[in-house]
Amino acid sequence: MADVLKGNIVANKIKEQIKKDIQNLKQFNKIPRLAIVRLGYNPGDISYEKSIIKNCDNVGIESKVYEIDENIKTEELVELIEKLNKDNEISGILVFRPLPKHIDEDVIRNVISPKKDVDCMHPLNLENIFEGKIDGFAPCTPKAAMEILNYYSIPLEGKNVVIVNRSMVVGKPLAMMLLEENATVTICHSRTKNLSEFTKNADIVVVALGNAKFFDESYFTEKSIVIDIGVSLDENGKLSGDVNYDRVLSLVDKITPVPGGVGSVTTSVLLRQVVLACKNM
Ligand SMILES: Nc1nc(=O)c2c([nH]1)NC[C@@H]1CN(c3ccc(C(=O)N[C@@H](CCC(=O)O)C(=O)O)cc3)C=[N+]21
Repeated sequence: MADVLKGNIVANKIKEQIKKDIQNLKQFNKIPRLAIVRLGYNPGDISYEKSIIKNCDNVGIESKVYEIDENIKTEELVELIEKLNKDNEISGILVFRPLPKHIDEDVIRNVISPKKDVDCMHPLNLENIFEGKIDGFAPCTPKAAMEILNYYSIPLEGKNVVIVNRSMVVGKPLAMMLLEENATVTICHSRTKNLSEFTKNADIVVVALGNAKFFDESYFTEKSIVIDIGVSLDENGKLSGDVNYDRVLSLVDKITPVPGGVGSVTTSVLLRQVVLACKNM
């Protein structure tokens, strides 16, 4: 039976520190505030949003959701973000991604103020991640995966890590963070041939496809450490990871569950970065 790497414990530890930091900020009359920009009703976005609102209330961060029609033009979204940039009441801005296809994400990335960029989408902040600098904002999801590996003392130096995701939100920044810890990193994606040969030969497999229960036991061995970043709905409308958890649990060495795994830590990492943004205002 695999060890289950629960995210809740890791998230709680981060939240305790956040509460202390928020108490300190009060002395300077500073309250952290997060603006969440959501276009449409993507299940991953909704799930994340619920978790963010609940946890913000819990630690003392104010949050406000800007629910926007998904047919909005790029220029109109730019206007909204510029307004939020100027608003001194707002410490951090989170724009859910991926954005609808007609929106030019490259324009949006460049508009968001680097000082309020709590999910690290601006090129200036991302560059720090690619340079191996760790003091500023990081993309919350890959940072959460790193927090879990660190909390459970999983060695990374010289280990073979296979990531199945090549996005700028997950795969690419995660690869940079793992390289910083001296792991050997392979990024796989939809065109990779013989995917299971890569995953079976890895010490650690990180998956983020958004394809419920895609990875069954044929992708792993009894030595596999599996980090499941996928969030989607299964055939019964239940929140599910990319891994067929029930079938894989008895085979692998360690695994993160969904829900209760990386997602819960992602939320805490985001809140920590909202507090950081507030401190730096
Ligand atoms: N710019 C951007 N950055 C993201 O990091 C990002 C995004 N856009 N768009 C959507 C996806 C999805 N995502 C989740 C994070 C946490 C939970 C989470 O906390 N889930 C809880 C369960 C909550 C529930 O029960 O619904 C858990 O896994 O335990 C879910 C989903 C971040 N994403």
